[in-house]
Amino acid sequence: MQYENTNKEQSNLSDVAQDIQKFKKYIRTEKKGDERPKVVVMGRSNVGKSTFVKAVTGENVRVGKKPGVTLKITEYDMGTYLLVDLPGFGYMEGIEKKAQEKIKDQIIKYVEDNKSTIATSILILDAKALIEIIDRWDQKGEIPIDLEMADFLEELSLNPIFVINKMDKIKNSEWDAHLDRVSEKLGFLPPWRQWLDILVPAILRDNYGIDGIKHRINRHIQAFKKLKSQ
Ligand SMILES: Nc1nc2c(ncn2[C@@H]2O[C@H](COP(=O)(O)OP(=O)(O)OP(=O)(O)O)[C@@H](O)[C@H]2O)c(=O)[nH]1
Ligand SMILES: [Mg+2]
Repeated sequence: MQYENTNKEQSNLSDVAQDIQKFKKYIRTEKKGDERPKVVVMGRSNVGKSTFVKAVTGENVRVGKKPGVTLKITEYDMGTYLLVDLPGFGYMEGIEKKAQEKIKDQIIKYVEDNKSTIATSILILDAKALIEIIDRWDQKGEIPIDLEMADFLEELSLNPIFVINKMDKIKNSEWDAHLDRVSEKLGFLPPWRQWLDILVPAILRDNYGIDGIKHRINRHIQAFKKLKSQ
């Protein structure tokens, strides 16, 4: 029996190594000397990060139904800034749990390493799943990864903009109440409309909310440049 266990462990380990290798192979590091401000796009797998990047850049970014589509860090040249599409945190289809943890570590490392050039961060959240996940984790007495990410970005003073995506899953008549709940879960006292600078409801698939996010990004870029030139 001992033999079987060892064997299983070994095969698991090699799966993890392969997943990490796959991820490493794709990583594109920043060009040396490019000091332009960065805007990082973060969020759990499948929340719509690439949908957002695709809409903003007009590039043919791959989006997909399964979590774990984006496995590389890609920087898009937006002229005055670089928009960075990151892999998702948490569950990814076909990727071992240990490899998911490694990917999360790499994302955190990327953000920490680049923190002095990041003008703002976009944290995309799934409007409906967020509340369900938080309630489930609360019962277990644990902090869900979305809130962990929100805290991380705030602690590093990366001026997060929270995009509450997939609002098409919420009935129109319930938008305000739902956004108040999201706001409260994120630690912002409702009503959510007090926080319009940082909370943006969106249906990224239909381009709803994109202009508002772009506007906020530009404001952050201007403020960042002003700060750096002082
Ligand atoms: N219902 C709904 N679906 C959306 C919306 N935005 C994106 N999606 C869908 O969500 C799925 C995931 O989108 P992606 O943009 O690939 O998500 P991602 O966060 O980049 O995912 P990973 O790369 O796997 O981390 C796709 O099927 C999208 O079409 C939205 O506003 N509403
Ligand atoms: Mg993606």
